[in-house]
Amino acid sequence: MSKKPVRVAVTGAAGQIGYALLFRIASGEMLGKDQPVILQLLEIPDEKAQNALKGVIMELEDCAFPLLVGIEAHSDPMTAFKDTDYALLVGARPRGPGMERADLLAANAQIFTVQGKALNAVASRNVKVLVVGNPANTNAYIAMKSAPDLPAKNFTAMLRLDHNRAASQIASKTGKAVAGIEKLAVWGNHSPTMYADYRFATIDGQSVKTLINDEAWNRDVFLPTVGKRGAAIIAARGLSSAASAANAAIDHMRDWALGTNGKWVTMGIPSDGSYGIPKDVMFGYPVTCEGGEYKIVQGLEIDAFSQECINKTLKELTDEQDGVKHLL
Ligand SMILES: NC(=O)C1=CN([C@@H]2O[C@H](COP(=O)(O)OP(=O)(O)OC[C@H]3O[C@@H](n4cnc5c(N)ncnc54)[C@H](O)[C@@H]3O)[C@@H](O)[C@H]2O)C=CC1
Ligand SMILES: O=C([O-])CC(=O)C(=O)O
Repeated sequence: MSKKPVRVAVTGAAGQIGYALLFRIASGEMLGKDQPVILQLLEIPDEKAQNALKGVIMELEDCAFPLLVGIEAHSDPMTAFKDTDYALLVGARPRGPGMERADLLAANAQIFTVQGKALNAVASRNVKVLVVGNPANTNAYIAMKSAPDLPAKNFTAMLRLDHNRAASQIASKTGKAVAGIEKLAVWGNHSPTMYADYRFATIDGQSVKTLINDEAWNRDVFLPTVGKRGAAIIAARGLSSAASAANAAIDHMRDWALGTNGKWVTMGIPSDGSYGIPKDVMFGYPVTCEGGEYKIVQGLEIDAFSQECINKTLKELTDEQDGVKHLL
């Protein structure tokens, strides 16, 4: 018997990431090749954006995806999020050259109060929310705080791009295949302060730390390369990363919905106090997923260098949170 369709809302649907994301959701790469989907697409109420959205919808139709059983275009989150089971909040201004993600806070924060309230009012009570729009952690925090009737744990931020970037750098440093990497963690904010931590990681069962055995590379090459990768892409392309961001969004939602079989992945989630992070801070943690729920990997030893990195990224997040207090 075929499964009941689920509703997937995507904001910023006519943007760069939207264009790299929607076709993969519709083909079943996010929720499984047996899961029909209805796309509920939101763009701003602007003629150009709505026209662009129409064009994207025409292309989706022209793919004749067997799993795509409905497509809706919206300009109001109150209709776009109606009964939605999954919400990917991508729509926001991207940064340009010379900007930090925190510079986007003033421009984008308001979007997430409005959308958090709309999710609170009309979405499925089990909606799984992923915030991609930057600054992703704080926008997710705003959306969560604006939706008091939904469980806080349903709101997450995208750290998966940092996780995938870290995995790729480790694979190239060790000369091994990226698929063999397990137990990688990225702590904190989706920003250059994130702490990509390979102390526990293995590749084909061997310790990554032992294989690399180079603390200076970790500190002076690996962490800055992963942390500044977004800026390097903007410098090279003149536009912020889109296909890799869409890919990370697919990975994040797929793993959350379908499980990781014990494998660690990184998600930005509201802290439950684990590892001394104050409750509700939207923080990147290593997690495993099963039965539609994520669980923080517990009991990891935090050494002095790691604690210093975690404190730095936490301070940035609490400063961002302070900066949006007036909106909540
Ligand atoms: N968390 C992460 O790892 C990453 C996050 N990003 C962020 O994702 C966001 C989107 O990036 P792109 O797709 O490249 O930007 P884009 O400018 O190509 O597309 C954004 C789209 O969102 C729409 N939009 C703006 N406000 C909206 C609202 N209130 N409701 C619905 N739609 C709205 C715009 O009209 C536009 O079509 C940016 O904030 C960017 O910084 C990008 C890469 C990685
Ligand atoms: O850097 C940006 O502004 C876009 C982004 O978040 C990333 O590529 O990590």
